[in-house]
Amino acid sequence: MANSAQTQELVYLVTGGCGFLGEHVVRMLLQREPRLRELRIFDLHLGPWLEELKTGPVQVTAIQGDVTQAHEVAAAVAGAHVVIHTAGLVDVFGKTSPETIHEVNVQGTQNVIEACVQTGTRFLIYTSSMEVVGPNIKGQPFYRGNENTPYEAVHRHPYPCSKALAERLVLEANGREVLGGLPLVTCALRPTGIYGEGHQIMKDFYHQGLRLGGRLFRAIPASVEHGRVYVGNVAWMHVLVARELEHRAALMGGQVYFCYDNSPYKSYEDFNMEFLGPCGLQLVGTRPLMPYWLLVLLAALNTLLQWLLRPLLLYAPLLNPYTLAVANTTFTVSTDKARRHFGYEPLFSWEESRTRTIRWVQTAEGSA
Ligand SMILES: NC(=O)C1=CN([C@@H]2O[C@H](COP(=O)(O)OP(=O)(O)OC[C@H]3O[C@@H](n4cnc5c(N)ncnc54)[C@H](O)[C@@H]3O)[C@@H](O)[C@H]2O)C=CC1
Ligand SMILES: C[C@@H](CO)CCC[C@@H](C)[C@H]1CC[C@H]2[C@@H]3[C@H](O)CC4=CC(=O)CC[C@]4(C)[C@H]3CC[C@]12C
Repeated sequence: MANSAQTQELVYLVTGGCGFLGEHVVRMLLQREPRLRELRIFDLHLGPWLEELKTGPVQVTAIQGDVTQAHEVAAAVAGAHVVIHTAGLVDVFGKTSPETIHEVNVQGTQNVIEACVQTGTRFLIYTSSMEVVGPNIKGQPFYRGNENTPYEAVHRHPYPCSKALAERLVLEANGREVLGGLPLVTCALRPTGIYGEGHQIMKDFYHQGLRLGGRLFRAIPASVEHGRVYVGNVAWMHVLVARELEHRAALMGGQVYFCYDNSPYKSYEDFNMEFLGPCGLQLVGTRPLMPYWLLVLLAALNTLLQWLLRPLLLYAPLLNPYTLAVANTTFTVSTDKARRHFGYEPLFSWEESRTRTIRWVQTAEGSA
């Protein structure tokens, strides 16, 4: 890769490149990876915004494809130097079956690994998730932990289960011989809850607040800390890892890194108010307005309703036993592993991340 670096010969593939995170990774690569010759964007659904990228100096190749189809993945990977695998089914609301989640997140990742091995691609970066660790089914807190903090990572929900399995596959594949005889170098990034421009759930909360006359009602105690990270910094960490993986293969290969920045430690709802407050919403209550047992009951009721209504319609509200447990369990990271291993520093300060997100919510309001 050293020679090609000087002659701008690198070919990158971003799977899920049209998703919330994927779009930021794509744009970040075009801005911050001068050695790029071709950027391939592989996604089930291609966005119209890709067209505007095709006029720049880097060849942008949009590939409509499905990670569950091994031959489509292999065709996209062939000839790429680096694969950034962000594609996945992010469903914690019961919209898709557990089998489909497994197929996309686990089998899809296996297909990406096999494609690298078969075609000779040496560098694979996987977007994992903090959910791989927790919160676990026991609701045990993880307070400002790092990659070595002991924690019982036990899950039942299909999403964290699938991410954990896929992460393991990626890490175990480190060192496998790829076509041409060289070893595959892999690593996994575990973002905390991502926010920023394009974050659909933030938009949903905003519209819910508008419908409720500019108010949201506190359901989670302010003392519960939920880890969050700005999407631009998540994208930046992916770009840095991709850049450094070859030169620091012995150190970084087979490693996991929490993906974090300087966003403040707050509850999920208080954190959202950092953006929704300046957009005119108010969070009512200094303490939860409902007793926790009632929330648990409502969450269980939602699960029952989802099951009953399934033959007629898809009922997938934000509140269910899993989302309640995640929102109501302290899970925050405090680590410098990424800084020590590959010099990561957040590209966007908290103030800039906040300003950009507020601006986006305000413009999203206009387009809603
Ligand atoms: N949103 C969050 O807070 C967090 C997300 N992550 C991970 O980051 C990655 C990206 O997540 P988001 O951008 O939030 O989700 P997203 O749903 O916005 O993006 C996922 C992309 O993958 C594509 N995709 C889904 N199934 C596919 C398939 N079968 N073949 C090809 N492409 C397919 C989708 O079309 C979409 O463009 C995921 O792997 C997710 O697990 C990790 C931590 C936090
Ligand atoms: C109880 C409700 C009262 O207002 C709030 C419910 C909010 C939930 C929908 C979200 C709370 C925490 C979120 C998850 C978290 O940020 C970690 C995640 C990581 C991922 O890899 C995927 C998304 C998610 C599971 C995220 C999903 C939405 C929440 C559960």
